[in-house]
Amino acid sequence: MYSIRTYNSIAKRGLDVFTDNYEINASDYPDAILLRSYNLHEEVIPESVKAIARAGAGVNNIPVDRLTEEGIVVFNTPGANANAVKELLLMSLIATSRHLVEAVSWTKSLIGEGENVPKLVENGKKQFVGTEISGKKLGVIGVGKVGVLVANDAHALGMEVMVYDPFISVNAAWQLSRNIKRAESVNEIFQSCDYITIHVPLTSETKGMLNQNAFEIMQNHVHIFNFSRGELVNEDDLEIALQERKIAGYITDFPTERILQMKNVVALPHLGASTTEAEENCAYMAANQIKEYLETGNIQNSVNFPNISMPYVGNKRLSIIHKNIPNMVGQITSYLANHSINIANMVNGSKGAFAYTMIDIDNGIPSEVRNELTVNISRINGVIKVRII
Ligand SMILES: NC(=O)c1ccc[n+]([C@@H]2O[C@H](COP(=O)([O-])OP(=O)(O)OC[C@H]3O[C@@H](n4cnc5c(N)ncnc54)[C@H](O)[C@@H]3O)[C@@H](O)[C@H]2O)c1
Ligand SMILES: O=C(O)CC[C@@H](O)C(=O)O
Repeated sequence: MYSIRTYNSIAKRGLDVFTDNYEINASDYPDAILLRSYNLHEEVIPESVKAIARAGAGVNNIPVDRLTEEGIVVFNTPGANANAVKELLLMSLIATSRHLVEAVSWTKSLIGEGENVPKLVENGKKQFVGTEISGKKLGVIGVGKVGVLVANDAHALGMEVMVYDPFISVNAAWQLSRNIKRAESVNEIFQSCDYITIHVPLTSETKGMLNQNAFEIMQNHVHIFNFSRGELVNEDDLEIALQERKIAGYITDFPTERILQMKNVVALPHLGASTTEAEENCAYMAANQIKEYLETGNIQNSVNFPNISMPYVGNKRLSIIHKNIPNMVGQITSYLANHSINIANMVNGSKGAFAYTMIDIDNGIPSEVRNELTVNISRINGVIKVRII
């Protein structure tokens, strides 16, 4: 029986993946954790945990480095909510250009004006004359799963689009419409765009990426959209840029008390991935990745260990997480050979300082070593976690 702990509201389609051999939130010693935005940084993670899956893209709420040292595999669900974010962004782009939020709220204020409403509407509408996005220039920073969709569809809506991503994947580059211009530096985006949207992960490198230096070189009256993470923007600098009307509007999915008090801010309650489709896609993908890892050792969409799969034929399988240092595989296979354990199949891969090896055992594990096998392999210097599946 495997035990899963969940945080946040996880779509039923994901929870339904865990059938017969699973219990959910029934044990203090879970095998895996499934969550969305819950902050795991302050949480004590039980030793029983082997995997943590984020039903979503960003993993900044998870202490990935610490978990990696402990041999816990962290997954996310690349692309599973990208369309939802793209639609919200495009909606916000148009809504901002047409002053939708202010106009709806003003119109609602006419309640009680009785038969004067139509006349007041016609007289009042001049306050909300907007602009069209067609022909305007959009800068997209970060061309991953969300950014590429935003760039292509904004172009389809008639915008001139420029993108910046020094680490763009081959897949994203293939997906990007050839009409989209690539910036050589992020400053090119800052200097030339009417609208700027940021779709990068929050890391120590990207934190505060939108700051005074960036705001200073932007076009006057630029609109900035942040549907990625609040900390990508320096709040002190943002406040000044908004006060000076350098930035005409800041549209964000990540309000703070201070941001809410700033003028010309439109703040949403982290709604980017809040569609039925995205919630289901993320939960289903995350749950399947956990299940596959627990039951077969195969790793797909991990952010801290290599993605490795080997067909699982039901033989005994050793799943070994270890450091990426010389002679790890040699020591493990020598140990097996010395104990007459025959290897049927094996796979190994690494990611940075860590590595993962799966070994399928041909003819069972001799009874005299069965009990000590995981303990003895764990004792090899550099081995972090061993399981027999
Ligand atoms: N509002 C929401 O509900 C919501 C939903 C999904 C994702 N997000 C956020 O949006 C982020 C992006 O999502 P995604 O699915 O596109 O992720 P992704 O990993 O597919 O894409 C991120 C892209 O950013 C690029 N990048 C990294 N550092 C960069 C830098 N310094 N300059 C330019 N580009 C850089 C990467 O190369 C990558 O292509 C997530 O990390 C998450 O924080 C928010
Ligand atoms: O779970 C959510 O609602 C948000 C997920 C989003 O922030 C992400 O990083 O994918």
